[in-house]
Amino acid sequence: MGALHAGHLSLIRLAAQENDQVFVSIYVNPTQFGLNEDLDSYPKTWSQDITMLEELNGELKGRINTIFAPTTKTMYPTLPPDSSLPGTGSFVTITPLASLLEGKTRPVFFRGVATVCMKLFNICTPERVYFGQKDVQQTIIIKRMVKDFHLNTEVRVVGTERENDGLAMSSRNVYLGERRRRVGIVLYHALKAAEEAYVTGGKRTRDEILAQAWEVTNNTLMQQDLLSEHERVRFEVDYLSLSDPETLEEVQEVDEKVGAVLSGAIKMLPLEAVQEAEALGMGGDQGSVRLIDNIILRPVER
Ligand SMILES: Nc1ncnc2c1ncn2[C@@H]1O[C@H](COP(=O)(O)OP(=O)(O)OP(=O)(O)O)[C@@H](O)[C@H]1O
Ligand SMILES: CC(C)(CO)[C@@H](O)C(=O)[O-]
Ligand code: BAL
Repeated sequence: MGALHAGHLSLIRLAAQENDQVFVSIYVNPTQFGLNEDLDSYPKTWSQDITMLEELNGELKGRINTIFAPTTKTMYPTLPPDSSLPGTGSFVTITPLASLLEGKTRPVFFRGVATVCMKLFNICTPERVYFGQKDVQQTIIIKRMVKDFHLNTEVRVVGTERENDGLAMSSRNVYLGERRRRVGIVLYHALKAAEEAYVTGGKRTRDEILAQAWEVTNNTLMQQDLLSEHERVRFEVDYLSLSDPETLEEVQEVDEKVGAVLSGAIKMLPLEAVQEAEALGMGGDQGSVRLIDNIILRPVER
């Protein structure tokens, strides 16, 4: 969707290692944004994106063959894109996967994603498609779509690129000013604490693993509560989940042979009061920002 960062570039780099020609799509797909989401304000950095791609293409010896940046009329030729429910138009729906986790808060999101990816795959007929681990539910849904619709492509998943402190890179991070950016790392810390309970603590039950994550988010919320409104950051935990890697159904106990997906989403709330000369994000930190992240708990080799 453009507003490129190092996460996107890592997808292109792997694609260039594994293929002779790489086709990059840049399209902010309206049908995956709910009616109250940030379609209109979604960051657009077209000329910077092109500069980044040109530089990368030098490094990749010209393997980027095409940048495909279609108009909405091209992508939705018959009816204008519709983000309402039930909505009118031709849609791809993958149930129940699309209504779990992210889908609970964003009910049209995966319908829009599956629909636009089906269109992109049909237009480009790629041998392989590259998706980021950061959007883990998206990778699982696209794999399911490829399997169930017998699409002739291989889905490749590329690890999450992170900032130095561990925050998952995302185009939406530009909405975070310095204060919310600093506290936004809480989600990664929570997931790491839960991962540690599984990997080094040998814990296997949902309660034992997720309790570690909740402790991190609850402690951070309590610390922030002690601060004044000029200093604090408020956030809400949308979910912390321990789920099956294929169905994304919540699990009570991790099957060591299968592993699990630890994932979470938090909503960073608008700043209540801004300090003089405070470094603010795009939109002045006046809107809520949803952050997601995940860690895969790998099966245990015995
Ligand atoms: N930090 C990251 N590491 C690896 N892949 C990523 C990362 N961020 C995004 N991607 C992948 O890049 C592709 C395009 O993503 P998209 O354009 O939505 O960017 P984004 O930064 O995830 O934006 P958003 O903030 O809207 O989630 C997706 O497959 C996504 O999973
Ligand atoms: C897969 C995708 C390109 C569909 O618009 C989008 O959801 C994204 O960038 O993750
Ligand atoms: N990378 C996911 C795109 C979205 O959140 O709309």
